[in-house]
This record gives sequence, structure tokens and C-alpha cells, in this order.
Amino acid sequence: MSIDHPSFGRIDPNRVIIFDTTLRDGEQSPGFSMNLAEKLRMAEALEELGVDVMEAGFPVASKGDFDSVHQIAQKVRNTVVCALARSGGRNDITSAGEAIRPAKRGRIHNFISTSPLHMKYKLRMEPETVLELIEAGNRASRQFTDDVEWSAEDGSRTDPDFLCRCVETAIRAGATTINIPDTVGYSTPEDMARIFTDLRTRVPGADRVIFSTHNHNDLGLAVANTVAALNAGARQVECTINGIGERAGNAALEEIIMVLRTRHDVLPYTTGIHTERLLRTSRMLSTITGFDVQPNKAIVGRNAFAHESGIHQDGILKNAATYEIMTPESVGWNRTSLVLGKHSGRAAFRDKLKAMGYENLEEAQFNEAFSRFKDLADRKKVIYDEDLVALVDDEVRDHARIRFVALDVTAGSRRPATADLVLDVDGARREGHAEGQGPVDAAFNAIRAIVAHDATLQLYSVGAVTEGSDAQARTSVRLEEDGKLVDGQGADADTLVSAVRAYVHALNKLLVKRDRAEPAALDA
Ligand SMILES: CC(=O)SCCNC(=O)CCNC(=O)[C@H](O)C(C)(C)COP(=O)(O)OP(=O)(O)OC[C@H]1O[C@@H](n2cnc3c(N)ncnc32)[C@H](O)[C@@H]1OP(=O)(O)O
Ligand SMILES: CC(C)C(=O)C(=O)O
Repeated sequence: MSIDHPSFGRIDPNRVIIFDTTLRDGEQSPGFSMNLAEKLRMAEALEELGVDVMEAGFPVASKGDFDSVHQIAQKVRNTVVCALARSGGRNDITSAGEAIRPAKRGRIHNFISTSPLHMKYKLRMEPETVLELIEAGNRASRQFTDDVEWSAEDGSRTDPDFLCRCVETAIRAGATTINIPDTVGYSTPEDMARIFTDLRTRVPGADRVIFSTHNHNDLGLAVANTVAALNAGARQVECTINGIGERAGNAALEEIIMVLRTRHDVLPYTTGIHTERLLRTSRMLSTITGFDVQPNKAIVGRNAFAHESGIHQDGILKNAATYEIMTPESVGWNRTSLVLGKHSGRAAFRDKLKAMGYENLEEAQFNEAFSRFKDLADRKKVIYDEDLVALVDDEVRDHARIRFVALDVTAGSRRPATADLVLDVDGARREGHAEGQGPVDAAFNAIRAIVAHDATLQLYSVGAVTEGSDAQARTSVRLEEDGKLVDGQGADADTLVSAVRAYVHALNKLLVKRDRAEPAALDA
């Protein structure tokens, strides 16, 4: 059966109205207050995202809240602009009505608690008084707009018979949307199914209104409860971007939308959301509030489409559907991200090198680079592209006759630094020991002990490839021999190993020059 709604006209039975309350309930998260300009930017983004209703604020709360609802009502044209009001508040409904006056389509959302706990201890009202205020609040709201929503605050903990009386009263007094919030996030999906089924079958006039669900996430069930309510006949969902809201937050809009889209086989509902705008809307909210979502947040978290383990990466490269139930592009990401780390395998490593332009590595070079990458990944949390460039460049050395194998250094303030170095020279393992003015000097002297040369050190500089104390060190060394200058670079999580690699790199270049003139064996 389709419903004739004052703001939406005839609504298809499976069309779900997306009611975004980022600017009202979302803003109630401690530390998430937004100023007028920020609210206007968010409102514009929500309109572009395609939400059907945006709850822009609680006008009686402050002049700032009134002004932002009023200005959003002036600006937004394609979305219903809604203002919150207490059903029995002294000036709430007038204030809400004035605030939404400029809206092309405006809604007043009035609410009052209906649970025994809230009525007795918070409102200090008898149930009959609450019923009177429901009646009065909805009639007053209808003076300003035909689009009136009523909420039973703490509805999920309300006596079912009394809830039916409240809803019947609200419908009779002109409410066109009936919202049953799980205000404290206490319910289970089974509770939700029971509540909505009960109301829809028992309350006279239930077939003329839209039922709405508003779930808090105190037990992590907000989205599951929302889906359960839809299956029991609710056709409006209240939610926020990134799931922000009181305490543990509200049901996250992006999660609900992608549940409906991804599991359309069993959830045959439609919405007007442009899913490819989800990520940018989430990012805009994070920028405005200063709170990032956690990396593992569904849909919009940094890791939502990132894969680090080799088996998954291999599967993704063969067919993304093996490990992705929706495409990253469908929610606004550019692409799947294969994150290289200690769990990665050769397939992802090869794919990454290819993407970085290293397509023609010989198998031996590739294997060596992969083994060094694994070694680095064991020591470093995040491997950046720059790390790989440094690592592979270090490996792809023309005519590398000398190769680094191992280094042990002792250093300190009480005795000279010493270095024990192992190099592979022309395929043979060679060991050298040396002292020095410091650990770098000792390490460079150990190179001389293994490979005799007259070159002098002209430059030695070291910097971090990326940030963090576990960043790779990138070292540059310049050697001079017979007027010839050569530069070498090295990179490693260990600064001294990085220095030796740089020196060896430069030395290899010198050998190439020497060999061209006069091939010779390398002896200490
Ligand atoms: C579940 C929700 O998210 S509901 C929305 C919650 N959001 C907010 O509260 C944010 C905005 N709130 C505010 O700015 C203020 O609380 C105001 C302006 C609404 C009220 O401020 P004050 O008059 O100072 O009251 P205060 O906040 O201390 O207490 C709330 C009062 O509202 C009453 N109240 C709560 N809900 C209702 C209601 N639906 N109808 C009538 N009165 C209500 C409470 O019983 C209490 O009344 P009391 O002062 O007589 O005991
Ligand atoms: C005002 C209502 C809808 C609310 O935010 C709640 O009960 O959580």
C-alpha cells in the first residue's frame, strides 16, 4: 500500500525516507558543535548526498540554533528541513515553526518521553498529562506545517499498550510520521520487529502514516535495529553521517545505505542517496568537527577497502569479488588499496612495483627486493611508496660487485666505536673489522678493510624517508678518486646499515669506472 505524504506525495511502498540528524542529534556528541557557516556547508553536502529530510537543529535551544535552522531553511531547496521541539515545551513549537518558515518543505518534529522511567523521574508527569501534551504538541505543529513528526522518546522501553495509545493520539492530532526511538540503545532487533509490528497492526490510522526508526548505538546494534525495523514496516530511518550522536552515537547513514544496496536480494528497499558521495560527505564532517572516523569504520574508514594480507591481496588481484562485497568506487573511494606490510605476499609486491614503474626487474633482483621488503616490514609498521622506491633503487644497482651482507657495531662514550662487517665481494663472503671515531667512521673503515681503495669521502648526509621513529633512513655518500666523483644512496630502517649501503653503492660505481679502464680483482 502506498502512502500520500504532505512533503513527498505518493510514496512507493518500498521507498525508505532517509532522515539525517547529523546537524541535531549528531551535534549533541560532546565536542562536535558546529558554527553557522559549518552547518550551512554540511547542509549543502547533505542535500547533494540526496537525504530526504535533514533535521537542522532544535531552535528553542539557543539563538544560534534558531538562526542555523532558519538559514538552512532559506538555502536548502531539495530536501525537507526539519526542526525539533518538545511536545510540551513552552516556546518550542512556535520557535521551530518560525525557524522553518522560509523552507520550501518544512517539518516540525515534536517529541515527549513515554516510558514509565522517563515520565516518572524526568518529566514528573502522569501518563494522562503526557497524552494531553502529545495532542497539544501535534495540533500546534500543524498550525505551521502539514508535515509533522512525533517521537515517543524512550519509546522502546515503553509499555506496549500505552505506546499504542500515544501513537493513536499523535495520529489523531495530525502527525504524519511516527518515530519510535531506541533512545538509550537498549533494544535488540527482535524487540524492534515486535514494536513496529504491534503498532502497525493495533493502532487505528497506522496505515495513513510513515513509521520511523531512530536507533542509538550503545550496544553496537543501531544499524541492525534499523534494518529490523524496516523489515517490520518502518519506512523512515533516522541516522547520522559517521554515526555521530549522543554517547555511542546514532545509526550510521553510510552503513544503512550500503546494507540496503549490497543486500538488495533480501532487503528490497530503495533510497534517493547518491552513494558515490558518501566518502566525501563523511570526510567533510570529520574536517569540520576535527574527529576522524576509526580506520576500521565500515564504508568510510581508511581500511574499509584496504587489504594487507598476502592471501587476500592475491585474491583481490585475481578477482576483487573474492574479498570485496561492494566496490570502493560505489561509495566514493578511488580504488581498492593493497597495503604492503609484513603479511603481504609476492603477488601484491609485484603488482605494487609494476604500478610504480619497476616492471622489468630480473627474477633474482625481484626476489632480493622482496626478501628485503619482508625484512623491513617486520621492523616497520607502515611501508610507504617512498620506502619501496628507496628499497628497490638500492637493489637495482648496475654491476653490483659488492653487496652488503651484515653489520654489527658497538658505540658509546667510553671506548672507540668498532664495526664488524660482512660483504659479498664478487660472490665471496668477506669479513672486516675496524675501529673509528664513531660508529659511521668505524663502519666505513671496515669497508676499507675489506675492499682497499683510495677514494676519499666528500659528503655524508642522512635523512628520514618518511615520518616516525621507525622511518627508514636514507643516506647519501659522495666519494672522490682521481678527480672522479660518484654518489651513492642507501636506505634502511637502521641508520648505520643505510650508511654502509650508500657507501657500497658509491664504491660499486667507482669500480664500474675503474673496470672500464682496467679490470682488476678486489683485494684488501
Ligand atoms: C533524546 C534527545 O535527544 S532529546 C533532545 C536533547 N537535546 C537537547 O537537550 C539539546 C538542547 N537543549 C537545551 O538547550 C535545553 O535543554 C532546553 C532549552 C531545551 C531546555 O533548557 P532548560 O529550560 O534550562 O531545561 P533543562 O535543560 O535544565 O531541563 C529540561 C526540561 O525540559 C523538560 N522536558 C524534557 N522533554 C520535554 C518534553 N518533551 N515536553 C516538555 N518538557 C520536557 C524536562 O522535564 C525539564 O523540565 P524541568 O526544568 O521542569 O525539570
Ligand atoms: C528526540 C528523539 C528522536 C531522540 O533523539 C531520541 O529519542 O534519541
